[in-house]
Amino acid sequence: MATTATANARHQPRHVTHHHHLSSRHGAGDHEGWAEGIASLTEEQSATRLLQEAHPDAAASKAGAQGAFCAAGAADGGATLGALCCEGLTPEEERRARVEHALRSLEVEVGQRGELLADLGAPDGYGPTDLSEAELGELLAAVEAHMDHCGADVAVLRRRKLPAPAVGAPDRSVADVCIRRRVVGDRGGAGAPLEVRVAVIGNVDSGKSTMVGVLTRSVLDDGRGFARSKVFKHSHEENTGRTSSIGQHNLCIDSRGNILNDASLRAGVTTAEIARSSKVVTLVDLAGHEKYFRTTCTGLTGHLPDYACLIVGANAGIVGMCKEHLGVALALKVPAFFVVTKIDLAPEHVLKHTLQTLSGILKKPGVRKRPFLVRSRDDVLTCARHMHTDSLAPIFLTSSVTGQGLDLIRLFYNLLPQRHNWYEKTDEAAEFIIDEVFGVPGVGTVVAGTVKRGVLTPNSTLLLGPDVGDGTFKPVTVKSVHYKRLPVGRVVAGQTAALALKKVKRHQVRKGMVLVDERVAPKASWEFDADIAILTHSTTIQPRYQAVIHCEIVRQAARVVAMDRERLRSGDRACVRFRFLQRPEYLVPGTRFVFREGRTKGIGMVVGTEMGAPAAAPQPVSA
Ligand SMILES: Nc1nc2c(ncn2[C@@H]2O[C@H](COP(=O)(O)OP(=O)(O)OP(=O)(O)O)[C@@H](O)[C@H]2O)c(=O)[nH]1
Repeated sequence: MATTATANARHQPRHVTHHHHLSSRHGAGDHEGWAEGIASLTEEQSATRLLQEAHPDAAASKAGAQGAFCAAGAADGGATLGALCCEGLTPEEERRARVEHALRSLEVEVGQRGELLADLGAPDGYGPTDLSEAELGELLAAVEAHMDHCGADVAVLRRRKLPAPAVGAPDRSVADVCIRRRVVGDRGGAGAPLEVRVAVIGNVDSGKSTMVGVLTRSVLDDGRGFARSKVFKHSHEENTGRTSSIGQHNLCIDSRGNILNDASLRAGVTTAEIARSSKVVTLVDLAGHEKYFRTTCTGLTGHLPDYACLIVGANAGIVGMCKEHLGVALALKVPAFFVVTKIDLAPEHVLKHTLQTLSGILKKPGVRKRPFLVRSRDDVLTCARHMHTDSLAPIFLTSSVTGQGLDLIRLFYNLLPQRHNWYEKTDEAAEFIIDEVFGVPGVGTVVAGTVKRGVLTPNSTLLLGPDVGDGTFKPVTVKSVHYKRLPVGRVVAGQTAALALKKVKRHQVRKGMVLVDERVAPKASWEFDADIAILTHSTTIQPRYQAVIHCEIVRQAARVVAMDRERLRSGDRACVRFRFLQRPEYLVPGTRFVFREGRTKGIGMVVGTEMGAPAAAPQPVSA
């Protein structure tokens, strides 16, 4: 113990003295009870109750929550444009002012985000309220004309009536619309499609690759692996029927919400379809088998998904790695939705049991999600609007063989907004995280990854590092930029890209390196301090404990060299200092990560690095 104490003293994390628990300041307190919630499945609840609960009162809370969404939207618009003051105006002047304000707000927001789900005519929405059907028609026409002028299309998702404000007064008409920017000629301009990334997770054989194949190839499955054979990357995957790598597949959607994927095309899309899309949903197909859990973790952390889609086989239920995958998504705060598939195979009582179990898990204290069975287009709209809040858990019922439920899933993908306000990051110094490296004959070294901040253009000069050998960052110039295999003039925060680099050898680059703006003055760190929580484990954790850290694209073993308590057990939280075993890495404080070692799993958040410290070889902790 004495030696541990000495080691602790030597490597005392900076904030250990005043930080004895994982503080909610870092949001880690949210995970309280998580392990317990996922581990015990005793809560009994009938599927019928789930349906009833999800629906009737969902209507009430739906309305409330929608109000909140619209209020936020309107507030955004208001904040951008300034509040609308109608004092002293005649009713007609006020109506015109409100229409004008709505048009400007929509223009700004669609310009920033690329698309917007909006309520027209609702109290917390856009435009004047208390509209008759004819007045709503006029408002819609004005919005369509204005947005058309701005280069965007308006799809009316539904028209509905709000109850009259007073007895005898007429009903008020409201429309839900999706406004999306059209493609513009120059793909590198503001018209580059917006991208939403969805990590597809779930147990082995639950039907993940099949669902991805069915959606992106626009085919139905035969129940014997037809659809998945279209998305496998390696021949051994074809032979075993198991996904082992991370496959990315594109669902291309135009400005009016039409899906452009075509069964006659091998990959479902070619660059021509991508060039015609206003929005691309990237489905990241991850392996379900336990053996590939680290690849799955990399997919969930390194590919910066907006959402996770957890696929559950209706017959098999919540088995195997399903809870583990959900746990990682929850830990990383990636909002999840659920697809219970193969419903063609499941007898009613089995399906009910699967739904009961799933809803039981979702309602556990550590998970705290509201299960919501999606049965109609209206439900899809409600869910798409509230996914970013990360409290609603939509559940879809599908069959990749009969096609049941796929229309709702397609509509959901069409409406699913980006989770992050990426446009707020385009002015920041550029950062690109590399998840794949290729040597392309005639082109040279090409790195693929995600733009985390800023804008990248051909001829930008950035720092590449940490170097494989000495952990330093070296300037490199970007030769060309591709977005989904299309050459483009620029890529912005939130998009994936492939960059050809000038005068860089293939062996000088590895996954986990970054390209950053030199103004950031990046430094690699051997050690970092983190707030961590243990989710599941069989042993206690103490100094010298080793685990593999998955932090965005970084994946490396690290050892605990100091902690603010002597040992950690399941559910405990602590502040620790990790030291990488092989090389220093570039980590940004505030980033969430997962770590695992055998069956032990934990989550954490980087709170500090030793930026600036020389990259020296790691010193073993004295035993
Ligand atoms: N009857 C029926 N069979 C399905 C359905 N979805 C998938 N299958 C079949 O289930 C089997 C497993 O599907 P996969 O898509 O390979 O499962 P997976 O989850 O991707 O598995 P891993 O990639 O190994 O993690 C295949 O034979 C599919 O044809 C469905 O909705 N109905």
